[in-house]
Amino acid sequence: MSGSATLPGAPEGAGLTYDASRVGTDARDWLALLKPRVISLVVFTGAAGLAMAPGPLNPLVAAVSILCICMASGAAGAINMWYDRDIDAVMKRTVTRPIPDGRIRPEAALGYGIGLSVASVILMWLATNALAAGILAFSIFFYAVIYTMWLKRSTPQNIVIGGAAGAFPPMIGWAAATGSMAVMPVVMFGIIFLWTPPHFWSLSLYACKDYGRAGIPMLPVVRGARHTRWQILWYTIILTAVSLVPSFLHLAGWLYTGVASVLGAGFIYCAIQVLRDRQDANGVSLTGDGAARRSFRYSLAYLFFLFCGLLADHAFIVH
Ligand code: HEM
Ligand SMILES: CC(C)=CCC/C(C)=C/CC/C(C)=C/COP(=O)(O)OP(=O)(O)O
Repeated sequence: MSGSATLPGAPEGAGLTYDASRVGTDARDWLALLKPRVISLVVFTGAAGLAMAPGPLNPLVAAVSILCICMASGAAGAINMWYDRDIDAVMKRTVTRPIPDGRIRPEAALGYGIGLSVASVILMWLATNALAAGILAFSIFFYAVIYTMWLKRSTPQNIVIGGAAGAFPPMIGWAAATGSMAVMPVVMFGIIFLWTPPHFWSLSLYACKDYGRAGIPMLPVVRGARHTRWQILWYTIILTAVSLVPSFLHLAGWLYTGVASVLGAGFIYCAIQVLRDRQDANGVSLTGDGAARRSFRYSLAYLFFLFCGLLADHAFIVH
């Protein structure tokens, strides 16, 4: 039996046809709604917050906290995919996602996202404390509502502000372990917050046509590629400076200082390569945006290894 549905607000031609006997039956589609590859790094930064916290860590509490961060960020991703189904249907990068491809019904994805959100916050509250559960709930709200429903479609500063959503996990981890807040997790928040613009703008340089077609005011669409390239460099320089704050505050030792300096220098080098890419008069790459792709990939490795450096320093170096 087949059914047909057109998404509310969808661009013309984005009507969906469902095969009712198969829709929602593939577990891989439900997993894809959670943006699992993005979650892996989000959860790692949350786990880093837990591990950096002082005092003995109950392994069960740690495991449940990580599970809750995983559920919450996946849930926020599912709500994001539900809301963005109209624009996902017109972008090459996202058109094969389960909702625009008609493999999962929008309302089922929304129910799934809300259900997982509520379950993650309640479980976090029961297993740890109200502070951790409160920040977790706020992160979901920030990503699903403030970023996705408001900022993403209304301002080119969308990810500068919206990036806060993805920066909370270290604070959530720390709060889950201690029930309180401190300077270290706030600095970790600041690092992810400043990392998000060069991370995303590198991608947006080579996904610019997609965003333009979908009418999303991402920076290269609104201010042009050349301006975006400069912004990537400035944010990367500020990020590198802020990544050294733990060293200046004596919260980290020589190992972290060395790792942060080398990684930061590498990121600045990538940003300079993005700036020097051969471009036309509008700053559009004449070389296929290889430098931007490398910078995006480097951003992922940067955050992972920076936090590895922090953890190793915390574990092995006497401060
Ligand atoms: C508002 C902030 C952010 C925006 C707008 C953003 C945007 C994006 C986009 C558009 C992609 C490509 C995804 C795809 O093609 O499916 C991506 C990939 C990725 N992002 Fe972000 N991101 C943000 C924050 C974060 C944060 C906080 C993390 C982790 C700490 C993160 C980790 C990743 C990872 C691991 C990938 C690669 C996924 C893959 O290999 O498919 N992002 N990001
Ligand atoms: C604990 C908690 C709730 C954390 C939230 C972490 C989180 C999911 C951060 C945002 C990551 C991300 C992929 C943003 C892209 O959204 P987009 O809509 O701009 O990208 P798209 O075009 O690929 O959908």
